[in-house]
Amino acid sequence: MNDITTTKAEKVDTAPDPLPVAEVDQGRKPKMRAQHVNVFYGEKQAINDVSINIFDDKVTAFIGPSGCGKSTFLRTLNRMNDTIPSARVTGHIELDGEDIHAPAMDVVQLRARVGMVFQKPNPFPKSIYENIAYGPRIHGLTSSKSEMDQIVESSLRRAGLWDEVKDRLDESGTALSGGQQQRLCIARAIAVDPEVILMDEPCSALDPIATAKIEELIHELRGRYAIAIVTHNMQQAARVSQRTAFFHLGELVEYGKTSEIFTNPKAKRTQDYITGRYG
Ligand SMILES: Nc1ncnc2c1ncn2[C@@H]1O[C@H](COP(=O)(O)OP(=O)(O)OP(=O)(O)O)[C@@H](O)[C@H]1O
Repeated sequence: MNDITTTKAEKVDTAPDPLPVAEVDQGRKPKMRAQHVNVFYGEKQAINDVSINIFDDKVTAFIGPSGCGKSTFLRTLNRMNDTIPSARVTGHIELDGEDIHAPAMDVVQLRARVGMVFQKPNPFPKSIYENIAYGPRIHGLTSSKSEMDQIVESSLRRAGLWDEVKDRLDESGTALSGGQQQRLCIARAIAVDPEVILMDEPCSALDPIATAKIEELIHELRGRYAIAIVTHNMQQAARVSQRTAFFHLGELVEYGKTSEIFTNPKAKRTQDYITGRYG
């Protein structure tokens, strides 16, 4: 767990150019690389020239005040903004060196490789089993019922839900508690064998106990997947992430090791935000 401590009082007034990689990650091969990304909703620009690299075995938190563009930017990473008619994205984004906007990129495949978990748990109105089996089936990942059973079990185990649901796989996913539903949605994302998991405020609809379980799960999943999480909650960012990106007014102001962002931020805007002066 990282501590949030008060930062130094005096900071330079202007933000430095944010580095696309935290200094400590220089030279590492990123899982995802975003370069000069802009997002517009109609005429309005919501993301302004954001460059950032995201790494395997790290949780990267996107923080910043409401409306700063955290969710919009997260959605660029698996082209979810394509589903919003007024949204237009420019710039370059790669997954393992592949351009995610290339004509040859299959967007359904991309969204399996870069899975997403939303703010409000959104299980399908189907059985717990079917919630998990649906993705592997449409992606042709299994050829037999026993293989599918294995995927369902291993996904639920990895999401920390198996013991709670193994005797009621035929019950509706929507009958679970909110926290269980969110872990079901994480299991559903895991079932198609993703490389990156995007989480958009995954705990904001959950109580503290369910939130603690999801945070624990994020810790366990990080060894296997690159994870990017949007959160309003700075304590949560400090607890779950190793890298933090601070957004303000559509810009990436600062990106670095979580411990440094929270204890010794370089930009005054970051300092003002983490000390609660706005947001
Ligand atoms: N579908 C949309 N159509 C038009 N404008 C949008 C849409 N989604 C977001 N915006 C605008 O884009 C800007 C960034 O919004 P976004 O939701 O990405 O910010 P955020 O930092 O995630 O905010 P919050 O923490 O409140 O969820 C805001 O001004 C918002 O009003």
